[in-house]
Amino acid sequence: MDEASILPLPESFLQFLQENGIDPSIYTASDSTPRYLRLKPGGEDHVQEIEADLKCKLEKVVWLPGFYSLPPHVQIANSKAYKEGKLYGIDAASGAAVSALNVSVGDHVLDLCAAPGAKLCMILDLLGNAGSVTAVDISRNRLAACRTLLQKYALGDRCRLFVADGTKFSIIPVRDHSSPRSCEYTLGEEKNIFKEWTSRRSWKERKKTAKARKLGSLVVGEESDYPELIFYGRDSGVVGLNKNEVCQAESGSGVSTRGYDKVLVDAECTHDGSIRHVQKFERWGWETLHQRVLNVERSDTLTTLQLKLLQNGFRLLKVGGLLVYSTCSLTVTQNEDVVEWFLKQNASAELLEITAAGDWPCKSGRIPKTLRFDPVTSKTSGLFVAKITKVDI
Ligand SMILES: C[S@@+](CC[C@H](N)C(=O)[O-])C[C@H]1O[C@@H](n2cnc3c(N)ncnc32)[C@H](O)[C@@H]1O
Repeated sequence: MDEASILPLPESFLQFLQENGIDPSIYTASDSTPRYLRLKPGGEDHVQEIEADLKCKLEKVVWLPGFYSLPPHVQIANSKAYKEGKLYGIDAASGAAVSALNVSVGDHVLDLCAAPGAKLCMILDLLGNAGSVTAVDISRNRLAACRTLLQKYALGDRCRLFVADGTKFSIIPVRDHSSPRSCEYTLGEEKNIFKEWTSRRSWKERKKTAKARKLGSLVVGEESDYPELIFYGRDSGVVGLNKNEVCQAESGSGVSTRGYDKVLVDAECTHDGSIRHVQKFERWGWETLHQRVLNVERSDTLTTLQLKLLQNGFRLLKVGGLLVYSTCSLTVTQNEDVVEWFLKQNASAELLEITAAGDWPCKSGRIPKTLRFDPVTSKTSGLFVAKITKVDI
């Protein structure tokens, strides 16, 4: 084994790995795990040009359409193709999780933990010219970065971004307003109607927004922690509607028909499966790793959060829809245990086989039908994936 590629992991982290049945050798693969990128549709015709730009060969990932691998040291951020929004960096395991969702043209998709947005970009790419994506994240800053990403890749037309707590989010998709009614409203209504979104706000509007945020009332409902819409695209179903129409909440049985077709719950986790994330602790200090990953109290809180996110994502799924639960942790507690608890509590939830996975370089999880990617087996970042449907009972 190449000594240079072994991270100097602290004893407490090694113990954490042992307790969670994670093979420490995955952290020796940092120099042999490639980077991955996805080309925007149409980009495959320009592979040679992009190779010249990146000064490296792109290897097609045969098991995942649109994906290419490249040596781990190549930085894509300085390339012309990246700056022009022709490609984006996304790990192949993340691509597999999105693939498992079977996004089709016209779907209404909910991405419940969306930022910083690599999976969101791929979902929007797959969505095509119909349907919508509602992306939620509790972190305003991270979701604002997501908005920048959507604008850079010109992918935001069918997307709306809400700063909200995914464990409580209740807004269902706008299904019935294919054409904006911008000409229909009466004068009194006009000021409550969403016009086309623009980042250029007048000074007066910005002042009003800042004041409202301070008072917790930019928001569409009465509670101060109510979802805040920070971006919506032209075809996201928002333009021409009023706040009540956009923010229709659903808590009853209506969700079974009016809920989302697809839901991604890429839950907050300890990120221990991501070598690049763990590598950052060399710079940040291993004490930070202790606080963020090894702290038992935080792990308990995290599993509760993961279960609540999964519960709420599932609640907003329509009958017959598909939900993917994923984390970039490789611990059983944050993955199989969460899925098992959830299945026990939800008679209408059924774990599904991920049929495409026949060709994927991954292992089965500890419960059948779930999948685990790791740097050694898959040459990707670590990721757990489970696919669930809602049946009518
Ligand atoms: C693993 S990251 C998601 C990565 C993202 N799906 C992507 O592909 O780029 C988890 C995200 O969950 C968000 N988060 C944490 N708690 C949340 C909550 N209660 N509701 C919604 N989002 C939450 C974090 O801010 C973080 O951005």
